[in-house]
Amino acid sequence: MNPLSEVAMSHPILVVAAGTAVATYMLLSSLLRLTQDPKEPPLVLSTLPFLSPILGMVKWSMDFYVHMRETYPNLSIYTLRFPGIRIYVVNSTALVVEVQRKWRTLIFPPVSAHASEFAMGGSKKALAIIRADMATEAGFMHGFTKAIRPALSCEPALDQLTGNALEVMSGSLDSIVRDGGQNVKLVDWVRHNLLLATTDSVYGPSNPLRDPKNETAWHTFHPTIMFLMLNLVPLSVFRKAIKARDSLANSFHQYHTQRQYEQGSHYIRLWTEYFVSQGIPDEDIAKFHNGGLFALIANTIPTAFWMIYRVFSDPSVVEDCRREVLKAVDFDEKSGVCTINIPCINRSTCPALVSTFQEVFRVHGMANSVRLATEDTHLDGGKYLIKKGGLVMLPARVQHRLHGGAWGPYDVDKFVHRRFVRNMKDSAEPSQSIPNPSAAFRGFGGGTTLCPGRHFATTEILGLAAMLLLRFDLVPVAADGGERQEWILPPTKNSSQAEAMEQPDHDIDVQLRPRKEFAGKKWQISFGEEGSDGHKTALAVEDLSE
Ligand code: HEM
Repeated sequence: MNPLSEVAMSHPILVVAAGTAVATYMLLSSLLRLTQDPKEPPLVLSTLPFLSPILGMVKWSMDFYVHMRETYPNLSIYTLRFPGIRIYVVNSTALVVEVQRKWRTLIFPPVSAHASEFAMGGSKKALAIIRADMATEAGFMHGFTKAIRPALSCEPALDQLTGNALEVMSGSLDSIVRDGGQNVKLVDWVRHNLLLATTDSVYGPSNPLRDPKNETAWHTFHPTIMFLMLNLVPLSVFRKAIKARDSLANSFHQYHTQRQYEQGSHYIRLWTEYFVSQGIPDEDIAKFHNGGLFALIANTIPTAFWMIYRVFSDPSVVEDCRREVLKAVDFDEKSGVCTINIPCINRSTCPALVSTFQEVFRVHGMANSVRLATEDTHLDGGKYLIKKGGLVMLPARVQHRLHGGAWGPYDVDKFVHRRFVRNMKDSAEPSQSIPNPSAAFRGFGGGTTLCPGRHFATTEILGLAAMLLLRFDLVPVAADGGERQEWILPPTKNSSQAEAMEQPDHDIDVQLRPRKEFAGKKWQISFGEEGSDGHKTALAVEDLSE
């Protein structure tokens, strides 16, 4: 008897298992081949049918799509096959633009509806309203962004929204100056202060997030959103987070039914009026406030953190940006009042500051825009077939690391704070050609789902950075507040992929030291003359080409 037969005789279970594995493999390989249309984008990671892409995602996590682009540099789009779903991942910028143009068949609303169901816990009635029409302008989701847009992009509502948030922020800075400085955990400090400033401005005097119980509830619920969206394990696993979510919704229920939003911003009034006008029940409006809160702060907070980190961790960036923001300050000798003119925090007065902000998005942005194909759709002049039911993925990190063209002559793997400066006259560096405005910049997504809150978030974060530059030095310290330390870039590998911005894995200790230059001065914020054009700093190509 040969050795193989001997093993077979002594381990029959092993033989059956191996046979089953081979048969399963052959069956799945054939299934993959037979159900893959030759016109679909090239199939990759098919060694273990339906399993290799999952293993790749687990191994590479948020770097998965960048790794795939580096592995297959010549593919402008490719197919990944998972059990029950295919994902078409776009590498080429031209195809990103085309996918965005085909918004009638490659649609976003199912993604929002999915979040409303699984993460926010919407009722059947509310979900039926949201899902009734997800493809046309008349549908719920398209109507929603249209309804809120005036408050987020037009004057005076937008300036009021940003101005109120910056006033709250300025108040927090005043109290640090009064105390002669403060040692803070920077991530926590940004998280707490930006949450309060943003929500005070949006929700008004009855802001539910002023109650520390609700802030804690948010921080308990928020990290589970991605897992709830995946819907892979029973809800009972997230009992604590669901309890926190529901308790927060209870507070929003009171806010809503007592009509406290009437004292809030124009934005939250439009937001509420829209949900009411569509027949969404009060209990669901309260739940969807949790989703609204996610949109408001989930990305603004880490973006503000990276902006502060990237400005203050490099003395040359501090010097460059501080010189610029000083030009935005009016100082009244008589009253001792310093006024920050927010409309001057723009690309022409503060080019290095705005460029640093844009570079923060390029380097730390990680939006994965997803679209669902509602019918077979062709891309690239019919070259590629996107099958009905497939998902199309537009990963920002892939675009943000493309070599050549979009990002100018600098190394794409480096953070270069002046990368987006158009006029290099003030710079000590040799004049360089600068990146062209490009659809490759996906910090705020693009196309019909371009983030409607981008102007609010941009002005709020640039205003905060300007206030810090003018009033404080930031010095990294040891956890016990002791001796000065080096700035250490926090890793981000635990970032939730539900968010559009990397999140630092750990906090850093920093001392906020009031600057002597403006000791004893009072600070105020100004948006210039009423009726002015208002303040918007354009980053997205859609705004630049307006
Ligand atoms: C730095 C802060 C922010 C970042 C990085 C950010 C990023 C994004 C991105 C990437 C998208 C597109 C999603 C896609 O196409 O798949 C988006 C959509 C959206 N954002 Fe933001 N956002 C920010 C702040 C805000 C704020 C402050 C608000 C609200 C005032 C907001 C409200 C929304 C809404 C409602 C959508 C969905 C648009 C639609 O369904 O068409 N965002 N955001």
